Amino acid sequence: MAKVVYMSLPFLSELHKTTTSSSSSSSSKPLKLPHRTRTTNISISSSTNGSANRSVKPQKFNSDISPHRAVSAVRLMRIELGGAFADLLNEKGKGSGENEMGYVQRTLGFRTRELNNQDLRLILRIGVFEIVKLDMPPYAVVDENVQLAKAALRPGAGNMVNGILRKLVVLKEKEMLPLPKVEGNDRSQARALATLYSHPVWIVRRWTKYLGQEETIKLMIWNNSEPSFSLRLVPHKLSLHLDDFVRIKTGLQTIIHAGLLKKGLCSVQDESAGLVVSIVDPQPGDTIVDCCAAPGGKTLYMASHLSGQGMVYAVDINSGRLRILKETAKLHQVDGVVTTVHADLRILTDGEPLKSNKVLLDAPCSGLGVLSKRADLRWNRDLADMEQLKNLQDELLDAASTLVKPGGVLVYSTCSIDPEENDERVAAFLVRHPDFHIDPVDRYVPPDFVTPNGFYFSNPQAIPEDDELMKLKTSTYVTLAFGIKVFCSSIEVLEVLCSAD
Ligand SMILES: C[S@@+](CC[C@H](N)C(=O)[O-])C[C@H]1O[C@@H](n2cnc3c(N)ncnc32)[C@H](O)[C@@H]1O
Repeated sequence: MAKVVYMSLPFLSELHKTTTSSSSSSSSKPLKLPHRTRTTNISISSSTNGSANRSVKPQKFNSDISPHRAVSAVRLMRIELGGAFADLLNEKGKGSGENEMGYVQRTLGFRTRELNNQDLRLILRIGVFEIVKLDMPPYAVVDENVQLAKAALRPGAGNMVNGILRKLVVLKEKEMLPLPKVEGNDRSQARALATLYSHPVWIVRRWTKYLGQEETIKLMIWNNSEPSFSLRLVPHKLSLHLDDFVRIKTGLQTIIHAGLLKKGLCSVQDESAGLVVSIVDPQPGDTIVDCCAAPGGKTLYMASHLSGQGMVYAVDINSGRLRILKETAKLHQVDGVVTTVHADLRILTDGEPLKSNKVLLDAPCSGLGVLSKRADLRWNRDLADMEQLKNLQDELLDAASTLVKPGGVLVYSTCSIDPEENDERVAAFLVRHPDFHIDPVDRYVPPDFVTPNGFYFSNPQAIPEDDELMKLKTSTYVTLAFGIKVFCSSIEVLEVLCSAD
């Protein structure tokens, strides 16, 4: 919220002048706005004499004024008149953040102090910014700011806001905004630039002196652009294997409570799952089929590698899990490169399926490699399950193989450490599909993870005590891909890369 409003006051003054100077003409009558049916419930006792000790009445609910507008008004007052730091206004415990509406009530409703013409200017600035910079529907903006001025100040203030903003709307529609011209002596030019780029005149003059006008303008444009932020993480270690993952030992709860997961800035994912994606090796422009995709950990990580070009087709039989994938894709801003397909892979591949160079089958499995994470799983599995799962894995492998273009790859992964779900399934597959062969994964993952037959296998038991990877089991990981992904503990993944000739 550091950039609250970019328009500066001289611009408003010009408008004010044009409005007031023409106020004697009939054209400047209070704006007749398209009228909405509503009930005004404001019950502030109003005073026009500037007296500081007004009667204080609680506000009733006011449906005329959008919360964001009321909040903006109060924030501007706090920043400009109360010396509040704009970037702290969202912090909890500073009397703001969650309590923002409380502030609005106290300031606009209970009137902790007399609102005056300075406040009127702030309300105008909100309106000007919304009309000129945000291109919001002008009449709604005028209407609501008029209501805000009436409620927060006095009924007459509404007329003034109405006149000025209305004039602004007309000028904008005619592309005749009274923008100052950069001409005349140094001081006039600085004043014009200060207005155009919303910086104080003294700063413009100072920078012009040291940097020249061109650089000063660039700097002001930069100052007004959306900033990017860096995060200084809590104590963490960089992943040894993935550039966009970091591990944290503490702070996960904070991240969760801060809402970063919900906002799509973070997601929890195992580093070992990330390495499966490294083997698929998604590149911009790729078309990838993720055969058993939900809830989407790998789909979304692959999608984040596409830089907006290409497509990941995310197939899954479970519509609920697929819905989660779809929503998360939006949150992660990769929904443009993710297409969900609700289907049984075995049926989908009947007929003329979509073919791709990169197909991932992250198969349903016993989960015997992730028992440390799923305490109940060991009690919910029995030997009979293994037989069923093996059959399903064979059927899914057969189905997935029909999606692979000649020369493409089929990546098979599970989170089981059981050879029958891994090596044996691959061996059986190769017997049924002699046109496929094993393509070793050593160019995609560190050597520690490559088995003698070229498979990827992440097995914490095999890692020496002093190796950082041992900590995978108990640590938490964070990646910075499109935001942050958070990873909890490790899984063991057997990975086989097959390629069709
Ligand atoms: C191990 S999970 C996939 C995890 C996912 N790849 C990820 O990284 O988040 C296996 C998925 O296979 C799906 N599945 C099971 N049988 C299927 C079938 N016949 N066709 C398509 N999907 C199936 C399940 O619904 C489940 O979501």
